[in-house]
Amino acid sequence: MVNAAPVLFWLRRDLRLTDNRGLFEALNSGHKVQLLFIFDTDITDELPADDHRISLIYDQLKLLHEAVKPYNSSLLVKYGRPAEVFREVFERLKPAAVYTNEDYEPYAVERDEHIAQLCDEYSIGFEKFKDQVIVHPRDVLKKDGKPYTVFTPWSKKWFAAFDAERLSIYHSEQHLQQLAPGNYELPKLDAMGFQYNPREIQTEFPASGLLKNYDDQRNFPAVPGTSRLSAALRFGFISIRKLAKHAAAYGTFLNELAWREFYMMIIYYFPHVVSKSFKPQYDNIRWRNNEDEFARWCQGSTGYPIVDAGMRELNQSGYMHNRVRMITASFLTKHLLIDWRWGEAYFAQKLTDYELASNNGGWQWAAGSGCDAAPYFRVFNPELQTKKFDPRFSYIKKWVPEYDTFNYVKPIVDHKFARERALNTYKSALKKA
Ligand SMILES: Cc1cc2nc3c(=O)[nH]c(=O)nc-3n(C[C@H](O)[C@H](O)[C@H](O)COP(=O)(O)OP(=O)(O)OC[C@H]3O[C@@H](n4cnc5c(N)ncnc54)[C@H](O)[C@@H]3O)c2cc1C
Repeated sequence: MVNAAPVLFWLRRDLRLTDNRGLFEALNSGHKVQLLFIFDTDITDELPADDHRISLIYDQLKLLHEAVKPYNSSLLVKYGRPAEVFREVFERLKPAAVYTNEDYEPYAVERDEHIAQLCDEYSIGFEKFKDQVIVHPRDVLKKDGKPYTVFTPWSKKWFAAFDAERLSIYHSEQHLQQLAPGNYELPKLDAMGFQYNPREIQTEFPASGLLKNYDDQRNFPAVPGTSRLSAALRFGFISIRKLAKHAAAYGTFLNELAWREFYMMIIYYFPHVVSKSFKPQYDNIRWRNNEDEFARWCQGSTGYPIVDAGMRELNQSGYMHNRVRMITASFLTKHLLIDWRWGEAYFAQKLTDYELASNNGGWQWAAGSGCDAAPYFRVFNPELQTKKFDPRFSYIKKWVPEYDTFNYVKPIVDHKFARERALNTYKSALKKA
């Protein structure tokens, strides 16, 4: 028997109909299910009108909207502050409950607490499910019940927790007949103040050849040796369980998925990292924060070809290879002594796969301030990194074709001088602690 009141399924970073845990539970709740997505103005007000991630989300919502039409259903897409949207929707649809998937970012945790209270006020249920991670942050803790802060011991337990149950698939797509009938229209992008600026992302799982060679090739930015699935994972176009099953035989690749979850665990337990160094003594560093130098780094005109190639790849494509993310981040924080928060914010604007936990984790790793970070005295030498990881200059030639001509800018700073300066600055900051 189907209950008259529908339940809402609130889509967030899980924009798919297949193997969606929260959606599966909603569809099996005995109620009809209305899909809801909110362009949350608390987030979108901070973005430019033509932000390509908005268009990426919008295109995916259109696909989902079409996909549910054969079930006489439609997506309800709203624009506004979640609490206000929910009040309006509660009044109109009188739902029995809101179902959704968990999100571990501090903003999302607070927002969800607020929406749960609102649901209480209306005597509406609020149900959350683990979907975007394989192992819940709470499920891997030290013996004393405290969270880990070092990757290796945490990852051992993460791999041990990696069991059939956690990888079981939730066939939400087989229950779509439970969707609520309705024919809402999608609001137009420009009616919400956005401009269409499409961007395609990879959604196909990597072929076995790539996975087999991943360990050897993943560090070479000129080689298509990584999955490029980060944006699809970020927005939940694909299921992490299916991906992990697909790659189950390839430990190095799974290890990278573990890093993704490690940083989500860190941000969940240590939300201060959003604005502060994980290790407080690193907030004593006297950053130079030279604005002209920052502008040159952003544009990709530092005179260090591997750094400039990375920044230009980012600016033009919305992606940067992981090895080069490490090099550019190290260069900004150590060679130029610019606060990691500046670089983090720039990546956040530009990356299609921008994800707070991994971005913050990656930046604090490079700056040395993070939980399990590169030691402060490890200053990447851009020339040596190039010799090792782009020995034929293939990546550099693609993004900085003028690198070996007179037209190329002179290095912004001498490597040896910058290294010494960084070591002295870090040392004196850490001594103070
Ligand atoms: C300074 C810096 C900033 C970063 N910012 C982000 C970000 O905003 N969003 C983001 O998804 N990743 C970020 N990363 C991690 C990593 O660079 C990207 O996940 C990776 O380059 C994406 O390419 P891929 O999908 O081909 O990765 P693959 O090598 O194919 O890896 C598979 C998946 O594992 C995860 N992963 C891989 N490496 C890492 C890592 N070091 N940390 C966390 N997860 C990882 C990603 O979800 C990735 O899609 C950052 C790294 C650094 C050093």
